Amino acid sequence: MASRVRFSRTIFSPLPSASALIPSGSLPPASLSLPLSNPKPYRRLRLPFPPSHLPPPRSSPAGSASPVAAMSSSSYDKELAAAKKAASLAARLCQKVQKALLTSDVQSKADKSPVTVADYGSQAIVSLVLRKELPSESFSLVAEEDSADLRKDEAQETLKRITELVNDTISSEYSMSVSDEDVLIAIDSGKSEGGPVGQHWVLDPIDGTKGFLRGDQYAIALALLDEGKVVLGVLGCPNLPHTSIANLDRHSQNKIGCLFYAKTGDGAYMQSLSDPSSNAKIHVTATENPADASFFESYEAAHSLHDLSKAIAEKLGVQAPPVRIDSQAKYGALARGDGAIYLRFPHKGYREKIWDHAAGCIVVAEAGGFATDAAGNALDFSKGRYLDLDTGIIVTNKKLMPSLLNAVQESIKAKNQSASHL
Ligand SMILES: Nc1ncnc2c1ncn2[C@@H]1O[C@H](COP(=O)(O)O)[C@@H](OP(=O)(O)O)[C@H]1O
Ligand SMILES: [Mg+2]
Repeated sequence: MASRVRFSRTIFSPLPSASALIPSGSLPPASLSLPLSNPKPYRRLRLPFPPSHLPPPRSSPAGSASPVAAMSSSSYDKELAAAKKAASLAARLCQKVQKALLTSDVQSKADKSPVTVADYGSQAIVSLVLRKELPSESFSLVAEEDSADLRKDEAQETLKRITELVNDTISSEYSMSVSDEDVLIAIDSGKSEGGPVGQHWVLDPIDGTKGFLRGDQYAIALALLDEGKVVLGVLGCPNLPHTSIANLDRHSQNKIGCLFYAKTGDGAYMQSLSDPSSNAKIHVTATENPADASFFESYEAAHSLHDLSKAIAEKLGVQAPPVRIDSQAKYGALARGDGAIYLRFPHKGYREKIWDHAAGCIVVAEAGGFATDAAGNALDFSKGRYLDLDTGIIVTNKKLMPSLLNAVQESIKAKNQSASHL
């Protein structure tokens, strides 16, 4: 029996259930919009977004050694500060929407995954805040959403609602206001292809959209690539309890809302989303014995082969049932030692995107863990928007990795053999 980690129904303020959602494509009645705070006398913001192309990324001098390896510990300080601010504000927007989750917030993308006002709003906020905080940098953003659906006539009410939400959220930090067009341009700044040269921000504005709609876990995941390597990452996890989810019953009244962050060579940290002064260094568990380990996997069976994870856990000698939660909150929870292993085996043919793992990977790595594919290769974020992987992703501490890798490879072999006998 899997242990399903579901927090919001008990410790979240009243939330309409996902089953109350009306069919996609419906538009929000204006009267259902979230209430906005009193507008300030805004200065109109003119953003330096080129609508149809991005400035060329900075590249390193030809022949120079890896810029990442050569960085001092103060490198990326201002980028990390900007990323934390961007993810925190985006999390605030998402929290507002999740609390007031309206049927009309659901749209449908061509791939049928639910996309919400919050996905678009979160992406717009991160893009706007990064540009505002790092104005002199060239800007490249690889992000999940684009504005194509929002530009359609039938989406204009939704777009207005997103713009209102964005303005309402950023007004706590900035005296500026953005227009619908600014929002569309900010969203579309995420069309970069990434790659091995220069710096690229990598964003999943709401990772775990299905969890978000269910009222469960989701994350705002933002990372920075420099010359193909992840150099910093931030994970906003608005519904994750401050203390371990391994002891959920004891802590069910606990506060929620965590911001994980890490920068290369500096360790990993967690702070409360609502109290930035509360930060603490985090570490993966030191568990060496699989019998003491527990493992995370996707809540959605469509995202990961639960049968294969079960076989691997049995082979390894893991006793505990799987902990199923949505999003990169799994990486955050593993980085602070709530569990020791994360197993992800998508169905055949699925291509993992870099924004689903970049921030989580550096948070875990800086906390002393390690993410590889099923063949034991480190994940390569330098190949564009996708990760080219062998079979799946496994994450654990360095002591457990060799035996985990062994159990993974034997279990995959056994699965393939039994499939070939059918
Ligand atoms: N068939 C599939 N197999 C594996 N991952 C999938 C998938 N369909 C969607 N996903 C990815 O799984 C992510 C959620 O991960 P998890 O299962 O850990 O919660 C989704 O992120 P989004 O919710 O941002 O679209 C999406 O990128
Ligand atoms: Mg995602």
